[in-house]
This record gives sequence, structure tokens and C-alpha cells, in this order.
Amino acid sequence: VLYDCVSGLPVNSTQLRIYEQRNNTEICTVDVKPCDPEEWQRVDGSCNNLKYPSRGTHRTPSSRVLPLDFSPNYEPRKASDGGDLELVRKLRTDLLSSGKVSEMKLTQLVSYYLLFSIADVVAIHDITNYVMKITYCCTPEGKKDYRCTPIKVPVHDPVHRFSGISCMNLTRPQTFQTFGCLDNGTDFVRVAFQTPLFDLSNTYNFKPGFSDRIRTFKNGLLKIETAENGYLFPESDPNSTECYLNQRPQETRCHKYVLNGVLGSNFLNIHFYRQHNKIAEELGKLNPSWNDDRLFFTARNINIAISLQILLYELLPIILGKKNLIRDGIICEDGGFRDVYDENIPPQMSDEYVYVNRWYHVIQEATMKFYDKDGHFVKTYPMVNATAHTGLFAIDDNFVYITQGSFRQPSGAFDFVIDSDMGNRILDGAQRASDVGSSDLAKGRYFGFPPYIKYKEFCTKRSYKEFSDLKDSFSPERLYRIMQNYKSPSDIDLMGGLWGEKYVKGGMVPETLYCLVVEQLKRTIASDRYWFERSKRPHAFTKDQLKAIRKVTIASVLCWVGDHVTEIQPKSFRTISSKNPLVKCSSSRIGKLDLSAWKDSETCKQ
Ligand code: HEM
Repeated sequence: VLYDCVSGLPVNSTQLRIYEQRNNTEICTVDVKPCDPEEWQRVDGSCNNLKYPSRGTHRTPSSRVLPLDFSPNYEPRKASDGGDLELVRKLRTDLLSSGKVSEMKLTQLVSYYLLFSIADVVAIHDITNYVMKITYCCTPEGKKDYRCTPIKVPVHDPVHRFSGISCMNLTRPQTFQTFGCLDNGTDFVRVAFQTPLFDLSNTYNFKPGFSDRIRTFKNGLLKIETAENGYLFPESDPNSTECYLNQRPQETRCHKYVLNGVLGSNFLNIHFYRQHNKIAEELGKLNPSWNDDRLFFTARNINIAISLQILLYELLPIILGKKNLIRDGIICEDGGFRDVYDENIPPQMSDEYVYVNRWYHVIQEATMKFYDKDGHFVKTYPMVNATAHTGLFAIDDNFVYITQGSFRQPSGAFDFVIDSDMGNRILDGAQRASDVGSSDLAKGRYFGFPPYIKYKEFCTKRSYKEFSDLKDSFSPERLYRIMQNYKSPSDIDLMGGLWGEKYVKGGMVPETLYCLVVEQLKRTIASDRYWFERSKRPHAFTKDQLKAIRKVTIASVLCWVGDHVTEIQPKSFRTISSKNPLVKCSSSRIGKLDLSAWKDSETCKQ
């Protein structure tokens, strides 16, 4: 059945005719094969919700926590005095300092994993749009193009008053209107290309039919290719233009069907890809009678569960606060099953959830330290040069170096200091100058987010009319800085507020970020029919199987499928210390995935 992506209902003949005339049926509709309530979790996300089978596929519209707030014609809202809000680059350079501060207790893996998990639910289409397609927004041609929203650099900019750069290229977010699935003038709905489920969209490829291209259809395995340095990863496409920072001729590798974006997510995606095959191989040995499909889907089921176990139970407690997450029902303490599924909540990601994750740009340490397999420092490498640069992984021992660095190097601090590379040349080479923080502020306006205080009100149920009402949530200095840049509390941008806000008690992130993340995670847990902790879902884990998943940590993954990882600290999101020393991968302190719980009892009897 052909479903309308926007409404989530079977497309009617009138609408279909309109799409056909506009030649956009392919992008505005999704074909869903009839659902079987007992089947495996589909790779394309369909049939997750049996009432609305297309909800959960890619191009499921995002949801909103608060209603849209735009000026007429979906232009950014105005300031309370009717004028324009302050320039985003001015705000960015005033509200965030730039330079380097390290978080000595956490490793680079923290930012890599956060990025990996958010890349599961949001695509990089808006970035490629202005980096590869509409590159002229700062020229006279750009002035005439509605899609262009370049960032104006103030004359007294601390960096660019010396460089002469007065404008940075940027485009509007792409919506269902952009693709003609909704008429112009209707409410803004952002297009999301990934599935709105934590289901390893980039490992298995979320586009309908694409997972078939990466499957071998033998023994549940995914295709692999061996590069010269012995590094295994999915098929390469030497003609792809996606890896535009590959330094040719020596760097040619570009993934054909999986992600080629920002380093951290590419890096972990490759590990979860490899891990799928390791799981499938072991399952095959334990259960020789299982066919390809059963091996593939069981391995995927386990792989997804591991990714969520690490996110929810290992990483988020460190940064959001374990007690907070238990109190708010995001993690359960006893390690058992839980079932809060509600079929009336469709699987969707809120624009706000995806957006507040951009706050983690401030924690990104952008000077990567490379270490060899024995842990000796080799060199530094600028991380912003590694975006869309998959070829880098395949030459020299770079992948080994990056792997070792991921758990040896401290992360950037959780503060209001942004790494200079993130703030000035995030898209190295692809654009003359680019500042991710300014883009983050600008996009918030083009997404039509209401001011920060509306979210604050949503989260605390209190009202914020005067700056003084915010004094409990900002230090006097941060509030002063905000007041220097915004005339009224109702002018403060959502990201502007997050950049100054105090952190949630027991955690390391701004209070409102915490609140919006929890809002999403609660809905995700309740809306995903295949949530790994459900005991009644199709192909649910047994008690022993769930127990086995609970033992896996990010250290287990790196030990199992990382290149030349022979020792690691057990808590690898935390830096090496006397309490968290490097130990051999064979140590009992490193959890191992024990797949014996999946051994079929029938196979035993044979
Ligand atoms: C060197 C590391 C990183 C680079 C080069 C990078 C680069 C970028 C760029 C260029 C954008 C697009 C900005 C725009 O046009 O609006 C972006 C968006 C984003 N980034 Fe990062 N980023 C990095 C690290 C991170 C980390 C650690 C996170 C943590 C979750 C993160 C989360 C996001 C999110 C959620 C978006 C918004 C995506 C969207 O809504 O389209 N990034 N990043």
C-alpha cells in the first residue's frame, strides 16, 4: 500500500494525481508491504506501528514539542520590539568563548557516541544542500534565491575583521514544502531522511530495499571488503562525490551504502557494522540449522539492543545523571524487562530533540590525537578535516590511530567554550569560513522555535517575564552576558539560552536540554513496538538474553571488533585512571557478549 508520508495514511487518488503531476510521488509517498504483527523489525522502519504502518519509515515527519513561532511567510520571528533579532554570529562570539578546555574525566568517545546516536535519526541533507549544491548564497545570485539564508559577519567580528570575510554560506532547512509534498504557505514540516527510531539506520541503511544491497544473503552476513591496510568495511564507490574531502589520488575510499559524514559517527558505524557480522557468525556456529534470514534479523536485533544499552545505561547516566534518569523513567534499575508501549504514540522524533543535541558542539575537542596500537602518541590531526573524508580511514594506520585516540584522549569540556575549529572552519576546505555555532542559532530561527523562555516554561511550569526570573538558572555572569545581547527574555534564542543555562542537578548538561531529551526518550520508549526491553514484542529476548545484553559496554565493542585493541579501560567513556586502568581485553573487567543464551534448545536435542 502506498502511504502519504505527511499524513501517514494511504494516499488517496486525488493526492496521488497531484504528486504524479509534480513528479514527486517517490519522495512524498512510501510503499509499505502488508504488516505481519509477528514479523522481525523491518530495516525500513515500516510496520513498527500497526495502526499507522508508515510511521517509523524514513520521511516520517518530525513532531514539535511547542507550536511554531515564525514571522509571516515562515521568516524568523522578530524581537519583542518589532526589530530583527541580533546577528547570530555576534551572539555566537559573545555567548561562547573560543579556544580549548578539556574535560579530563571523559574521553573523545563521548562525543563520538552522542553523534553516532543522533545520526541514527537525522540525516545530513541540509548540510550537503549548502556545501555541495547551493554554494553561492554570499554572491549577488544568492540574494535572489529564496533558499539562501547566509550568515552575516559583523564588521567588528573578533576573527573576520582580519580575514575580510563578511558572509558565510547557509541555506534554509528542507521541508515537505521544499519537495512539493505540502503546498507552500502550509505549516513548516521538516523532512527527516533517517527513520525516527534508534535502529542503527546508518549501519543497515534505512532506505527501502537498500539493506538488500549490503546483505550477502548467506549466513546472515553483511558484505565486507578488505582495504589495503587490512581494514574491513562496506563496499567502496570510487566515483562517489560524497567524500569531497578525500585527498586524491591516494584516498579513494567512500562508502557506497552507509554513512560518510562526520568522523565520530562514521567511526562507530563501522564498528557496529563489523559487530553485526561477528554476532551472525557466532550465532551460526551455535545454531547451524538457522537460515540466513533468522541469523540476519537476530544479529540485528542484538546489535540494536547493544547500541541502546550503551547509550541509555552507560553514556547518558554519566552526562544526564543516573538518578535523574531513573526518576524520570528513562532507565530501569533492576535490569529486567519493562513495557510501556502505547500504540497511540507514533514513532517520531521532535525537532527540538534533534536540535538540542547540537549543544554538544561545545564539547567537541577538534584536535584529534592519534596513538599507535601500543598507545604511543603519533601525531595530531584536525577533526574538521575528517568530515566527508572516508578515504582517510583506509590509508596508513589511521583507523588504528583514531581507535586508540578515541579512548585515550580527553573530550572537550562541557562548558561555554567552543573549539576554534568548530567555530571558524568546521567545514574545512568545503567552505571558506564556517561556524557551526552560528549555524545552530540561525537554524533554530528557521525551524521556527519559540524563544528559550517558552521551553523553560514548558519544563518548569513557571513563568519567566523578566531577566530576574532567570536568576536561579544562570550564574550572574552568564545572565549578564545574555542581557548584553538580548533586550528582553522573550528574545532569547533556544540555543542562546542553553549556552548560558546552569546544568541539571547531578548531570553535566543544561536543564532545558535535559528536559527536552527526556521528553523525547520517554516517547521513544513508549512508541517503539520493538523496544529491546519489551518482553512481549515479536522475537523478544528471553531473560537470559537480556541479561547478556546488559553486560556489554563500549569497551566490549572496541575489544571485540576494534582494530588492534588489546587493552582498554573498562569504563571507556571515562579517561584512564588508577580506578579505571587499562586492562587486557581478556580481563573479567571487560564485559563480553555471551551468545550462548541464543543457543536453540531444539538444536541441542539434535
Ligand atoms: C568535529 C565534529 C563535528 C562536526 C565537524 C560537526 C559538523 C556539523 C555541521 C556542519 C552541522 C550543520 C550545521 C547547520 O548547517 O545547521 C552539524 C549539525 C549537527 N550536529 Fe554536528 N558536528 C560535529 C560534532 C557533533 C557532535 C559531537 C554532535 C553531538 C550530538 C553533533 C550533533 C549535531 C546535530 C544534532 C546537528 C543538526 C543536524 C540537523 O538537524 O540537520 N555534532 N554538525
